[in-house]
Amino acid sequence: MPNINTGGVRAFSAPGKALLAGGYLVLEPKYGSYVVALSSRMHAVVRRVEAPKASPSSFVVNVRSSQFNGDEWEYELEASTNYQPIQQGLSKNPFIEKVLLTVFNYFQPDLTEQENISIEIYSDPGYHSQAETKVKSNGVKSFLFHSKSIVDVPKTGLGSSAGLVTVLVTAFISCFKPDLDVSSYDGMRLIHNLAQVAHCQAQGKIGSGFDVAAAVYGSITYNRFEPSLIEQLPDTSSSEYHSSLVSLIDKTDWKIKASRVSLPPRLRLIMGDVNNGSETTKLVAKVSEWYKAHYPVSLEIYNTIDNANTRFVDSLRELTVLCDKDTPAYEALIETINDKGREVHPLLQKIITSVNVIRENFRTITKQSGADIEPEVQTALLDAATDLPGVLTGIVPGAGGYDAICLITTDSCNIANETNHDPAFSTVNWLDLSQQDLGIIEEKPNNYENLS
Ligand SMILES: Nc1ncnc2c1ncn2[C@@H]1O[C@H](COP(=O)(O)OP(=O)(O)O)[C@@H](O)[C@H]1O
Ligand SMILES: C[C@@](O)(CCOP(=O)(O)OP(=O)(O)O)CC(=O)O
Repeated sequence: MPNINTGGVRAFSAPGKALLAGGYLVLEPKYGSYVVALSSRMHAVVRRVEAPKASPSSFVVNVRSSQFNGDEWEYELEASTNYQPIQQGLSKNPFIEKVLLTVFNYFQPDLTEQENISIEIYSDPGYHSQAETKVKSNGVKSFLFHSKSIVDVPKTGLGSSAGLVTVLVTAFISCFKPDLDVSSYDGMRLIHNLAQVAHCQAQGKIGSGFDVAAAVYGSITYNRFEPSLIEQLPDTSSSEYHSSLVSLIDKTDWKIKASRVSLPPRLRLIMGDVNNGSETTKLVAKVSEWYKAHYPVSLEIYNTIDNANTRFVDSLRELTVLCDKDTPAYEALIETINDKGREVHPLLQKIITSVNVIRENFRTITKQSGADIEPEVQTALLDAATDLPGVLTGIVPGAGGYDAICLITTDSCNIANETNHDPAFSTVNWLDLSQQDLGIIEEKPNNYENLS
């Protein structure tokens, strides 16, 4: 979509994610994964501010997240210090800082000629706990306003930082490259590469990047880049930083694979929030220890999971093909999910068995590694959920743990009604979310005005 620039103001949004297949394996470039982009989005509205400058060379970026008790971050930047953001005031936000550092070093703008930049962030309800919130709406968009700062509000694990980094990177690119088209291949590639660098720098580690990839490209099958691409960047204060960064962003083949996917028609993704406090880093460390200690059996287990992941993704694709070719047969197949007594179609059986193989092997890793990927409470929840009419299959998303469960259901399944009076589900909070195809999109800035 072309630029929807209203009086110099532009707005963008990027989705949250759930990793349905490929947890842990996706850390290695050779293994594919299946990432679903979610309808919970992070938004940024960016404008130039004509406020008088303290001096011709002073340049200020102000980022507000009013939803979180009026959170606000301000930075001064200078070209002479490689655009190291100087935090004004007490609030720290490493994600905003590293986005500034990365995007400004990439563009090397002449700040004496630039007006200050101001950004307002909005986040959809799915990312955070909804306790103690007030809704503000303008009839087009609604957001929850919290009584606490961002750092004190519990997360649900949909990837708020990847969404934040992606929309912020996009917002700043739009300032220095006004012809940015976020639906173009080149636009997405630039956003993706800059966002991966900034996100890794802010996290102080190089994860697989599937969350940033989904925020940019939407629902995808994804293979990661080699971590060495980012590791080999020189220190950000070095005189070579700009040229190395430009070469990495524009002239290097990252060899990622990101192909758009979509859940088959009439199937939905349901996320159930169970608990907070996932410790992905600790889980990853334990699994990596286990992998080394149990090699080569661990490799066999990974390959078995990978085969099952591929079968899972293939059968979802085959379902979409069947729907296109023979809609009545497809409708009948969907009804067999709603009516658990009926015979299961081989394609559905393929999905169910592949997910069972994935779960079984992650339970083996759970036992041997001490990393609670699918702990017993989650097994009980998933087994109970997959017995319900309308539920095709279910899995612990991402790194697993006690955080959440993910179900694939038919569009007529009302999971909240099904589980309402069942004590087995008393710990589950069903999130109001759906799968989305698109990643980063441009929004109309006036859709964010007059929230009350
Ligand atoms: N709406 C927001 N406004 C400002 N910063 C945010 C927002 N959402 C997330 N962040 C930043 O991202 C951090 C959370 O990132 P992280 O711990 O990686 O969680 P997640 O798994 O949700 O990405 C917050 O502490 C904050 O710095
Ligand atoms: C283990 C992983 O493969 C997947 C983790 O997925 P989550 O969705 O659990 O991630 P966080 O939002 O970072 O906690 C690690 C990775 O791919 O980086």
